[in-house]
Amino acid sequence: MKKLDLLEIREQLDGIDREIVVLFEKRMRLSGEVAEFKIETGKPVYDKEREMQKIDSVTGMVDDGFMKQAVSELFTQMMTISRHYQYKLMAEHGLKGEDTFRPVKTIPVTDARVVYQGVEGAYSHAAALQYFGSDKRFYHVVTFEDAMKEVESGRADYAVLPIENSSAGAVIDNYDLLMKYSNYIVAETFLSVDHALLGLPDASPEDLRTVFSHPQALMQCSEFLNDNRNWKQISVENTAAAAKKIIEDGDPSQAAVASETAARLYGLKVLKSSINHNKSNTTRFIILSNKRIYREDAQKVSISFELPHKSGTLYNILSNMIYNGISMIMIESRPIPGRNWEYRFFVDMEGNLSEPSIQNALKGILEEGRNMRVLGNY
Ligand SMILES: O=C(O)C(=O)C[C@]1(C(=O)O)C=C[C@@H](O)C=C1
Repeated sequence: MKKLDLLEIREQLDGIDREIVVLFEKRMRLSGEVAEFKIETGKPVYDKEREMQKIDSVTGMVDDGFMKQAVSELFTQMMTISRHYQYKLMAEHGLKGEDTFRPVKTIPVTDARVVYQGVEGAYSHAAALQYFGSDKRFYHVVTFEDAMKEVESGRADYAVLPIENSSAGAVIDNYDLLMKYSNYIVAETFLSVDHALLGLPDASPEDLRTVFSHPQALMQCSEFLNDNRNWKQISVENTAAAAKKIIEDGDPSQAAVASETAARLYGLKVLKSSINHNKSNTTRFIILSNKRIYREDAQKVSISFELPHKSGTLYNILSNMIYNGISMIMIESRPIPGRNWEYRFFVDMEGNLSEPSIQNALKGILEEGRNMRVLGNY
């Protein structure tokens, strides 16, 4: 192709693009008029039926398979942008997506009753002490679910639950519990976790046959433990329970993976310090309350939603964040019980519930996804 031809074609493209922009602007103005109608009548922004008809009709105008796909993508994008514009107009009219959370200056902790899972000396206990300080009323329960029940019923003001570890990833059971109970995340605290190998005062590493701990702790120390293949690894409900078991059983062939605090608490010997392979091993704990409150200066919004098992649905939902300039910091998916191959997504994004961009994004996700819940702003 000659240089001159290229310039000519580009000139023609420029002319077409100018026309597209003019038409696009006209289309967006009409979309704004639809928004006014929807504000007056209370109709939702997202009209799935209408969008499907639109895609059918515009793809019907072209013959080629590639062009059908291209036209479908183009109009899906245009209608997505059109919806975001409508959400923006609605927010300006004061129709907010999520306004049932109450902002507070600080999370009230005076006389707080705080529940954690496990026993004294467990990492959850350490996280609770780290966040609340030692002068609060702490108590412990056997399972994470028990802790959720204590908060939902109001017997405890707050629960402290691990949600993510920097080397082993999400604590998935607790994501499922967030769905099952009406508790909200009001804060988080990061605990640096350093595991030790603990045995009876007269134990020595050569005699060890069995190691007990929480499955996450065993995973976090897998490089060290797998170098000692003759040790049987057994999971128990938490690291401090493992330490307690060693002292109660009195068997020098048994060891626990737990904190050095647990060693002091239960009178065990540290056979080896810091056996976790990731030396900056950190666990993120969430603080839960049954009140829908958030700190005025909160910076992270956690939500969950479900999507139909269809191509492009996650892409479209996430566009609610992209078009509102919101940065997503975490995404996890969990199977929906009883609905094979359908998933619930957990997303953390930067922002505060009082910001219009967050309100727009939430309104879009609420309308376009299924069962959206705001889990907290902290
Ligand atoms: O027809 C509507 O109800 C509109 O709001 C317009 C429009 C579009 O841009 O075409 C936008 C959002 C709806 O989901 C469907 C279509």
